[in-house]
Amino acid sequence: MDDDKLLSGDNLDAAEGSLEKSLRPQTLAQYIGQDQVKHELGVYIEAARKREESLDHVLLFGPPGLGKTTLAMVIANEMQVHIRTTSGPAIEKPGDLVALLNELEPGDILFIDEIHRLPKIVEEMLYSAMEDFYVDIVVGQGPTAHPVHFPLPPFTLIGATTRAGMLSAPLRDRFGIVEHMEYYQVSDLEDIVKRTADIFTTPIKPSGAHEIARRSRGTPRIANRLFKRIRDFAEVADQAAIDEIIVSRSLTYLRVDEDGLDETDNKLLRTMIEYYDGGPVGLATIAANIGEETDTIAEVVEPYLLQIGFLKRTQRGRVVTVKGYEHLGLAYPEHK
Ligand SMILES: Nc1ncnc2c1ncn2[C@@H]1O[C@H](COP(=O)(O)OP(=O)(O)OP(=O)(O)O)[C@@H](O)[C@H]1O
Ligand SMILES: [Mg+2]
Repeated sequence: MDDDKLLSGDNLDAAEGSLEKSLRPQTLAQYIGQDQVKHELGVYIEAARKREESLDHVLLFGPPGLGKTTLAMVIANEMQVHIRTTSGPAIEKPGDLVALLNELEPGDILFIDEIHRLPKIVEEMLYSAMEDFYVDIVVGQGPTAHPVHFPLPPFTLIGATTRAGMLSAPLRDRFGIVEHMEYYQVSDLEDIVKRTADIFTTPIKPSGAHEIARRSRGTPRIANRLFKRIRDFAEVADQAAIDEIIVSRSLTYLRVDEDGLDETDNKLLRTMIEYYDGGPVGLATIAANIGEETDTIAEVVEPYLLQIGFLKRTQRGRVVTVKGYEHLGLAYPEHK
């Protein structure tokens, strides 16, 4: 009976969960890539610690899966303070924010993911909290209602967002430290894959790590996800170590192409070419045509295609480039 229990899905999931946690680097030194961001943060953290002050508020910009949440936790660890994590849509009303702020000790970090999705009324309350460490709240109802000045301990707000343009100027201006996260270089992703393989105690050849890295859309989360699936394929095939060949074979099953693009990426390019002569065409039109949310296209799909030069942004909309046509094995139209 006990053996059965040990092997039940729940327990396996729990074991996976703790491995998952150990995938997150704990210190800046363990955090791979993003050298510019790491260097700057290292300086600000050291300075704040020397002065025994809280770190200035930090805003992290960048596409999903690049390690913003991980970095926020690393910062907390390096500052040796507690971190409370939440997200914009989870804070529905001012009272929710006050409850979170109320639990902070001096120097603590409040991490708000998807900060561009905070309700306006909550965002406005954050202004005084960030700038002067107080909030004004209204206590009581009707004729007995009165404002109460509620002082806060000095704290650090870390905000993360995938949409630079969606943040209001007053909020953006209150962050002393603004960091842009870039897609990772292949060499950095190779190191991330090797580290992950190490944690999972799975042998991997350099050629295997390179091939996963090259086809992960510059994104650690994707690299880790692909690694886990490929590890399954290798295990079933009784393959001792993950190499380039098993990676290629697995990625064919997973419908990840030679350049690391998935079905949505390719569908987008193909639709733009077949129905709109390669553009220019607007985001919303593309989204409607391929049955995706406009937000997903803007935050996940398009940024990488722009980065690798398959798409170009123009005044009148998005355009597929020569490289984009070539990727699909199509000739670039002469009239363009
Ligand atoms: N620099 C890094 N070194 C090693 N592993 C990393 C690094 N950055 C991210 N990872 C791994 O990638 C995964 C995704 O990271 P994380 O959840 O921090 O991304 P995110 O930017 O917060 O994404 P989202 O915007 O979707 O919330 C995690 O499993 C983490 O372990
Ligand atoms: Mg995150």
